Amino acid sequence: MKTVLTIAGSDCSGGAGIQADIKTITMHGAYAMSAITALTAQNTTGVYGIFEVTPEFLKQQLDCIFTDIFPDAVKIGMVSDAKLIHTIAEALKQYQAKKIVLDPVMVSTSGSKLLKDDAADALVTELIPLAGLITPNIPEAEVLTGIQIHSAEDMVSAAERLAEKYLGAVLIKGGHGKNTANDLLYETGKSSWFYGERIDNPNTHGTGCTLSSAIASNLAKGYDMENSIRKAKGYLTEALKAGLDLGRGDGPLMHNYVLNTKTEVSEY
Ligand SMILES: Nc1ncnc2c1ncn2[C@@H]1O[C@H](COP(=O)(O)OP(=O)(O)OP(=O)(O)O)[C@@H](O)[C@H]1O
Ligand SMILES: Cc1ncc(COP(=O)(O)O)c(N)n1
Repeated sequence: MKTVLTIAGSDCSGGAGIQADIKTITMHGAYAMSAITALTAQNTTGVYGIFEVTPEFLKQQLDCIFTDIFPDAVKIGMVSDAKLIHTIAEALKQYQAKKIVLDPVMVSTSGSKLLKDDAADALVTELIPLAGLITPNIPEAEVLTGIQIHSAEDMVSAAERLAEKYLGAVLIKGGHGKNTANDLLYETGKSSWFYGERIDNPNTHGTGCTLSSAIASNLAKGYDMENSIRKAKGYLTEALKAGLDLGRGDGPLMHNYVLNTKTEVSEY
């Protein structure tokens, strides 16, 4: 069985973060492990509290994982503090972790800041260079590049700007667009679009977490980058299309929709 580690924050309401990642990895037939960076008190209406672990305790979790069940791929999500970012970067180098997918989580769908102001630099200088793929959404790509994104061409310019300073692949997610859900992959000087059907469903809590952990699961299973993203986007679209409607705000996805439709995950 392939193994995937998620390093992220816990979402007690189950829609994003560690909980979304574990559901996604499990539905992909891989074995999920987690190193928790923070507990969040949140639900579909907002984030009401963040309780970070200490760098020492995060390191202890990473040591336990890497010295016992080595992950075939790693997904990194919310890490709000510079010291925690540093701890993760050192551990990933120490253990020579492979297939690292980094979702540079900055702000939640509900509008709460999930990255401290002084931690953005550490994310850029310490963690992004270790990733094989980074998956910023449009606002995150704007922060990382200083380019305002209003069109598909702007997405390409932003991806090119990121590729000037960073060797890995870049996936700019287009979920924040109005009528489309097209994501742009920029890898070794070449861009490719993943065209997605825009689903009329406001329940998008955890889409970014789900997409990145689905990509990490597919990479762990041996698919190349392009196929890993294509399959992950297929999974995400179906989980959104299933139309789960929980909570009073922007609700979570139906990660286990395959159990209803009896479709095999390997068919995405
Ligand atoms: N309404 C939608 N219909 C179809 N696909 C969508 C929709 N909204 C988002 N997506 C897709 O979901 C994935 C995540 O994109 P998005 O831009 O929402 O990321 P994000 O903002 O990081 O997610 P999160 O909600 O976790 O913060 C992308 O593949 C995007 O195209
Ligand atoms: C622990 C955690 N990680 C990530 C997100 C971002 O997801 P979203 O933008 O869908 O709220 C979140 N809300 N909570």
